[in-house]
Amino acid sequence: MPLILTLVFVLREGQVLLGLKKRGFGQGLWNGFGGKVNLADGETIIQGAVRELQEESGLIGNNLEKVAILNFQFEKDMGKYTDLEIHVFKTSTFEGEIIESEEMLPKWYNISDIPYKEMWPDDAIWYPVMFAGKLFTADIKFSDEKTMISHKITEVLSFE
Ligand SMILES: Nc1ncnc2c1[nH]c(=O)n2[C@H]1C[C@H](O)[C@@H](COP(=O)(O)OP(=O)(O)OP(=O)(O)O)O1
Repeated sequence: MPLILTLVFVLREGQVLLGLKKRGFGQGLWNGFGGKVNLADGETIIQGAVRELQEESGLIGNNLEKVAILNFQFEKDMGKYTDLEIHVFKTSTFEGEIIESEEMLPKWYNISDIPYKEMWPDDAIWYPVMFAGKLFTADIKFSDEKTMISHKITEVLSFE
């Protein structure tokens, strides 16, 4: 069974809110906001996405739209992170004040100026597909935490 994770992108007028991960898996990389879904407590994926966005950025996201499901496999044993299923959402409607959390330092970036060199290597492959408004699944393989060895993106019409 893969580990189920979420990733949320907050958008406004040509910009996206990213967070610098301060600890844990992906430390030192810019990313959207998200984390593990508490399935054992009955939390749904969308509830997990809204909760993680608020915990990590201070924002309450409304009308989250699913844009992608990313399937990751690592050849190296990464413990619980070896096999991942990441549900990706975007929203342009949100409330609240942006705060720095103990996990993330938020910052708005122009979509034309995303710091891909300081991000997971797969992000440069699929962010442009997301920003083009496509829905898609992706199958991505890493040999270890730094080295992507293959990727395949498949556009879909919906996730129903
Ligand atoms: N390769 C890649 N590209 C883009 N985004 C990600 C990856 N791998 C990833 O894991 N992610 C995303 C998916 C999640 O949003 C985070 C990782 O979540 P994590 O910080 O482990 O989950 P939390 O539940 O917040 O962690 P703790 O609070 O338990 O430390 O990165």
